[in-house]
Amino acid sequence: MNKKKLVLIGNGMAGVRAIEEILKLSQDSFDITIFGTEPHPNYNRILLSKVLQGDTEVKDITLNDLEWYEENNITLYTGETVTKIDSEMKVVYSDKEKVVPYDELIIATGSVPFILPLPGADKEGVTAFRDIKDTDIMLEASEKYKKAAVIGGGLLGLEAARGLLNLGMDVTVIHISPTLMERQLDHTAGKMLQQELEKQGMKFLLEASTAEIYGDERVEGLRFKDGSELEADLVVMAVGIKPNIALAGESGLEVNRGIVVNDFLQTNLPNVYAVGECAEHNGIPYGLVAPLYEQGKVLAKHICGEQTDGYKGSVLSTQLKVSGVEVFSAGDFMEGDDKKSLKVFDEQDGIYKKIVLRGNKIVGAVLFGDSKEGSRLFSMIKKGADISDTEKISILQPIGEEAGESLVASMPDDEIICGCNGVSKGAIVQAIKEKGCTSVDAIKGCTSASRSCGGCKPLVADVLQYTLGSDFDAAAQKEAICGCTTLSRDEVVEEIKAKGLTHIKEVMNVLEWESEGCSKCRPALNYYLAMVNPTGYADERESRFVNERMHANIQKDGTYSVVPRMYGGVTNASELRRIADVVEKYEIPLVKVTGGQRIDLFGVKKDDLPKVWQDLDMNSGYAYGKSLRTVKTCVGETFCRFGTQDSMSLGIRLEKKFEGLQTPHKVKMAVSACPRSCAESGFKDIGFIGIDGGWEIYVGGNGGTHVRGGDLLYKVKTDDEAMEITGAYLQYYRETANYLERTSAWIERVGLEHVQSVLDDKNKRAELNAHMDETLSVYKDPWKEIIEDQKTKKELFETVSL
Ligand SMILES: Cc1cc2nc3c(=O)[nH]c(=O)nc-3n(C[C@H](O)[C@H](O)[C@H](O)COP(=O)(O)OP(=O)(O)OC[C@H]3O[C@@H](n4cnc5c(N)ncnc54)[C@H](O)[C@@H]3O)c2cc1C
Ligand SMILES: NC(=O)c1ccc[n+]([C@@H]2O[C@H](COP(=O)([O-])OP(=O)(O)OC[C@H]3O[C@@H](n4cnc5c(N)ncnc54)[C@H](O)[C@@H]3O)[C@@H](O)[C@H]2O)c1
Ligand code: SF4
Ligand code: FES
Repeated sequence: MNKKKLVLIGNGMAGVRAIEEILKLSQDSFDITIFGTEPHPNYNRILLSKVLQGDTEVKDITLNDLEWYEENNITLYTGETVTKIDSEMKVVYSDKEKVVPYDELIIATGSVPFILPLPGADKEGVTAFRDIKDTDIMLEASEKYKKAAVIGGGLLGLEAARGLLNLGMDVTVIHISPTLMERQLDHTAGKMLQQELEKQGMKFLLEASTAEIYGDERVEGLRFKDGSELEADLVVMAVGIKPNIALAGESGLEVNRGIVVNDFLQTNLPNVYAVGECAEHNGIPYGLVAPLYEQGKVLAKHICGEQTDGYKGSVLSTQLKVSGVEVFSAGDFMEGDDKKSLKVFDEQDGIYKKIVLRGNKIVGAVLFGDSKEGSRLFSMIKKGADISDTEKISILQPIGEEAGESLVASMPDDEIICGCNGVSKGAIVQAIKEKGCTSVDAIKGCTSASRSCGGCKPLVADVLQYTLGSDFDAAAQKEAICGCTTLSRDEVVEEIKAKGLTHIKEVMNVLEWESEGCSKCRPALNYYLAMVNPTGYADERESRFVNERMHANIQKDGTYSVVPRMYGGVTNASELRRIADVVEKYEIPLVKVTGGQRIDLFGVKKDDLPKVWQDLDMNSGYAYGKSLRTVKTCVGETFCRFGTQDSMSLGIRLEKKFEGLQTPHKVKMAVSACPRSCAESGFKDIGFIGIDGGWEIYVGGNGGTHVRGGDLLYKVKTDDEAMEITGAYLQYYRETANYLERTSAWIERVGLEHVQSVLDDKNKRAELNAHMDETLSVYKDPWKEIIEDQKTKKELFETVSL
């Protein structure tokens, strides 16, 4: 069969999704060529917010990798822009002088961010937030600079601002309206959102109009129309987007705000379609993926000659992707003459829910503080559900399982459950029936549903409930350790034990990983394997994060920091002398005392690391590791007149025993000899406070991003008891926590009482301590190991000059 030539301009989310839909319908009808200006295969733009917020990495957001293009015989030109369409000759021209003929052409050029035409908008440090390049600019700026200004308090601006806060920047959002996200939220929800974000540390300038961006080459600040100023080293413009129509306009297509298309996504020119943000349907260019995926489906059917009713426009719903804030908005969310609202406002718990009714039909909703019902309300809005038989207020209550199930039952198979990823009910049911998925996270692994904003999770759970019936146990909902598998942490650990798995590749093969592993699962597996088999497992260095591979913390200029172990924060003249000699000999630019009571040497060159360690002749302080970091101590009874216990002695004993212990996340301890707690024992993973006749042991404290006071675990009389409880507690944490779960999160998840009930059992405590001792028996100081291992030293630390 003679294949038709199909060209796609724009290798983004909408265009490639349309191609996927076409391939589903007809694998062999087209010779496909795709042009994309960006130098990457198709990736999930939505997840850039999560990349900036530190929840995922760029390499994990690819939607279609290069193999996918190859497998489907697609010719892909990345980093190449189509500059002209000749619709007479039916060819496209690229900026790299390619001329490619087409029988069918799809334009999916997306949008361009709107850049305010301000004086200074072209200065270094001013960026949009649209693609990987912009994300990299922000990530890099956050390493060097402190003050960020985000212009625009819409979805994009707030997600960018949250990311920059996570990166340690001081962030001010400049917004033109009196309330945030005014395109999605009413006044009440907008104000509640502002308050919540202010609590998270975000600052706001509302009703502020920027007049100028000042600075030399790089931005130094913003000047407003009222003459006031704000200092900024980074400015992010997030003031909306414009459909990218330049190419289409120049090539004779009918354009308005977007490229004008009909219900079949056809433009005014024959065999030329437009889909995605660049297209305008019935006067609307859409800016969210759900409608773009709906368009892609229709386009595919039409181009493949299948029957379709055409695209009829979309009702929109949005969910802000900022952790700790639940905001949902859908449909027509403002009251008006013919629209009345129903509201619930719980000031105490910060929850606000509103539905907007036109007659007996729900046409819109806004949820703040609790958005669990969002996807169900959205489904009702899309259907125009009649609520005359329902007690109105009950619509705002969490609906029970039965209601959820019956809603799902009434959905056709092709109804989209996850708008962000375009996953239908049918695809989820198929994953449950054919791939054995039994949890929301397993479905995420199989279908990508719930992978982006997460708003569809409750509906995915309802589909599970409906499909599995009595086999569905909501309590057994589990989280897959990453997108490469559907297995949870507990299942993986059980399989490692039951099948005697010994290395990462074997785990992946036997447990049928869907890929070669990712930055999330590889370090986790490395930890679980060592935890299960401490004496037999050979650490896979390449699966560790860079700092753990190098046994030093990499700094933003590429040098390293070195922290030698100082047990209990106690040192002596000989150690200090060696440190001083090393600082001089290796010209170390900064020496700093850390919060953990030790000395940090900053600016050490990679090649010098082994030599520095050798000259120091001290053990590694593991300041880089998921392991015991420090045991901070107060001076205690030896010197302090309030002290009732010997804090330094217990601290040194603890640090010597648990030195180098690998744990799911870092562990910090402190020992204070009286309740004044000078070593801040209440905010450590394990903290000891001296009392008359013994010690109080506090656990689960944290002084970092999520501050948490420790819970009293036990009171003990002697140092030996304190050591025994600590060993058992730490081992139980090691055996049951998820990799990268701090003790503060773990104790909240499993419950203090549960941990106490485990440790109350003397035999269990002895068993845990025996496992702990086995683990500690194989510990060797990594610095000393590397100094003696010429091969590793050469591979890791010698810079090869070319
Ligand atoms: C940070 C961020 C977070 C977001 N979060 C959400 C969310 O939570 N939910 C949601 O629904 N939506 C979200 N969006 C919006 C969503 O990403 C877009 O609606 C979607 O990506 C649009 O898809 P598209 O294919 O139309 O355009 P794009 O994904 O922009 O793809 C267009 C591609 O075409 C390329 N191109 C343009 N012109 C040419 C040419 N002449 N030749 C070759 N290539 C060309 C562009 O470089 C681009 O790669 C978010 C957007 C951003 C930036
Ligand atoms: N979670 C999500 O669904 C999500 C996340 C990010 C982006 N997006 C999409 O990406 C696109 C871009 O997002 P966006 O937030 O830039 O667009 P937007 O149009 O939704 O919001 C832009 C905001 O900037 C404000 N603004 C306009 N001019 C301004 C000025 N001079 N000074 C200060 N503020 C000004 C507007 O009042 C508006 O609230 C949208 O289509 C959006 O839907 C969606
Ligand atoms: S915690 Fe108590 S014993 Fe320790 S230094 Fe402070 S006051 Fe003294
Ligand atoms: S709707 Fe956003 S992840 Fe499913």
